[in-house]
Amino acid sequence: MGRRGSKWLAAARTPLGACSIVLLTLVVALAVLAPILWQDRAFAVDTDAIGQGPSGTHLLGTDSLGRDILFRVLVATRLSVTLAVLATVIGVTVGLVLGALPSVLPRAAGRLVISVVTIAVAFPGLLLALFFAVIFGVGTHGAVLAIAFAMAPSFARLAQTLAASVVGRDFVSAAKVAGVGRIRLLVRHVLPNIGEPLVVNATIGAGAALLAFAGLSFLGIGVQAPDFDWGRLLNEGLDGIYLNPAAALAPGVAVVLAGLAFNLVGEAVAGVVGVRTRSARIGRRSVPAAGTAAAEEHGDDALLVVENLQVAFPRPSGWTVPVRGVSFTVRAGEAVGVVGESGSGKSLTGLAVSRLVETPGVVTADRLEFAGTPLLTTPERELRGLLGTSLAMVFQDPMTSFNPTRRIGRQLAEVSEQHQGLPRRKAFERAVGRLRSVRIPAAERRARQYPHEFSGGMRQRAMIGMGLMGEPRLIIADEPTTALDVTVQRQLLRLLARTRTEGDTAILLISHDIAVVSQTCDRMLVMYAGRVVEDLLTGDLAAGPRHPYTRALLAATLELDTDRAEPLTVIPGRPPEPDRVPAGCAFAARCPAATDQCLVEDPVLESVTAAHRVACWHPQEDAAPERAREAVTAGGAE
Ligand SMILES: Nc1ncnc2c1ncn2[C@@H]1O[C@H](COP(=O)(O)OP(=O)(O)OP(=O)(O)O)[C@@H](O)[C@H]1O
Repeated sequence: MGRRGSKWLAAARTPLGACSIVLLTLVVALAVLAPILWQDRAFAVDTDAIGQGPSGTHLLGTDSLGRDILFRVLVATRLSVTLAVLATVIGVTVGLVLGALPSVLPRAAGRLVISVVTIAVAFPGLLLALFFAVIFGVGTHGAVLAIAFAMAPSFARLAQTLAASVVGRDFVSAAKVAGVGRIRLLVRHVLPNIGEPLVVNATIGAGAALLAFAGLSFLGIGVQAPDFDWGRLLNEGLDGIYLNPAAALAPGVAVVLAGLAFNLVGEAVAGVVGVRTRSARIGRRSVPAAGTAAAEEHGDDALLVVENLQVAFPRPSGWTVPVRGVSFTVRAGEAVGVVGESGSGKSLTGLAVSRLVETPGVVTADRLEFAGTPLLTTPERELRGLLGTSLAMVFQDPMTSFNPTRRIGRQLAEVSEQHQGLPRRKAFERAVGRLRSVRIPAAERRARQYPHEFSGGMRQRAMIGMGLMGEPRLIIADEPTTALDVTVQRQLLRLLARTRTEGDTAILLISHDIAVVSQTCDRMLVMYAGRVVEDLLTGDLAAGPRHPYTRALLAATLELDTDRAEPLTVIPGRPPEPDRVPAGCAFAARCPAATDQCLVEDPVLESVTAAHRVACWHPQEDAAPERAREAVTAGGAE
């Protein structure tokens, strides 16, 4: 607050800030006071002083009825400014509604709104204003509506663009997983985060509205006699411009100064707040076949069943398929890790399970079931309750995981208000309890703080606390420790492990760090180029993984511990891009054991023992090197 306050103060001291404050104060003061002080003089007809030039009695001369032009210009401030502000408020509101509609409406209707807005934005504002002025009729009301509707499309576009940038952030995804409905999502999470730039642009828009209003009145389709605004005075003054130029110049100068006041204030506010002037839906569409994986046997206690999962995105040249037929099962209370290099499709697999893959992404699977419910065919409304209480997501970046404009406690409480129907107070108490259970000190006080007042590690723990507001049966944690230092990392992993044992909660831990996964999970899925290439118990790591890629990953984790005199073990080459996956085994180009067969035939994930599957033509038989075993077994999480 202090820092923010001093920022405003510093901005007010700049030439731009000072000018804008002086001008705006002048305009507002005139709008309030001028009609009270000079109404009579502005309307006083003097037939003895018709069409006079500037004089001691009439500083800017008189009009065709002998009325004092200076007082008329001053008194007109109120009507001119009020109408411009009114038009702006209506325009911004309509724009916001149009901008927000696409995220609330069904997809086809949303696209229609976006197209209409895009077409409307292409027309010049004044042309639209004239068009609407004809529709709404001549007069003040018509002009206000005309200008408002002419402004609306550009605000709609701005709101759509800003909302799209917020919708992609983790806290919105977290709220979606928590089952928050679309309208609430919009009002609570999206709008508060796009408020500042909208206000800045609205202020600047008010300046433009003022100018547009003067234009309409000048053309005779705005304010009608006996009322008058600056545009109307300009029109009247123009008749006698050769006799008394001040009669036309004065209202013109007033429009410029007031317009400047709005624009400068907008610019100054933009300088302080730093402004530079779709919902998840999984459809079944045909995507190119990308191979299959051997179906698994699923026990009765299977909580999450994934069979031949594919995630595809359209590209101008065809489909790119970053997840190409992934199959696995997570049993109740089991901790499963997903490891692999960057881009191997780990996060997309997690997002597909929680139904957070954004359009135009397409998710397909032979089976994708959570707690016995098919995730692809059950309507979103029905799923919301199940996912909201039984599934929790913990994202990588603890800064973007919470809505910065809302207190932590309230964000946690929202889950219980939504799903358990708890009253506000009770939900808040539960939130405090959950914060306590994830070891947030002084939980009661902390619950009333904003996310920026928490440390990174505390935010991650609070995120887990948010997941625990329901009764989660599965927590999907996507690189939850990447942004944290080693000590906090350890605490967080311990917390996840404790949560799992206390609540019999299953965990799907996505990480690029094989050591973290081996210390926290029972089982590990190794992903490469959108496929699971090995599925093994972490306990079997010491005995030696079978796939050359898993072995190479394991060896690469040693780099930090190795004797610097020894050459580093790195995996030569890079994984292929999703749209350039070669025929045969995707790892073949980097594999020391590759043969001709690997270059043409893609190996299927097959069981080597009951709890071990591998996709390789030449699975390795020997034990892992001693040092590799040490790396994955040293320092358990508990
Ligand atoms: N919305 C998207 N549109 C197109 N391609 C995408 C999209 N999201 C992800 N991808 C691509 O899918 C591939 C896998 O992405 P994913 O985020 O699942 O990788 P990851 O294994 O989690 O990597 P990291 O560890 O870097 O997060 C990447 O090549 C990525 O570029």
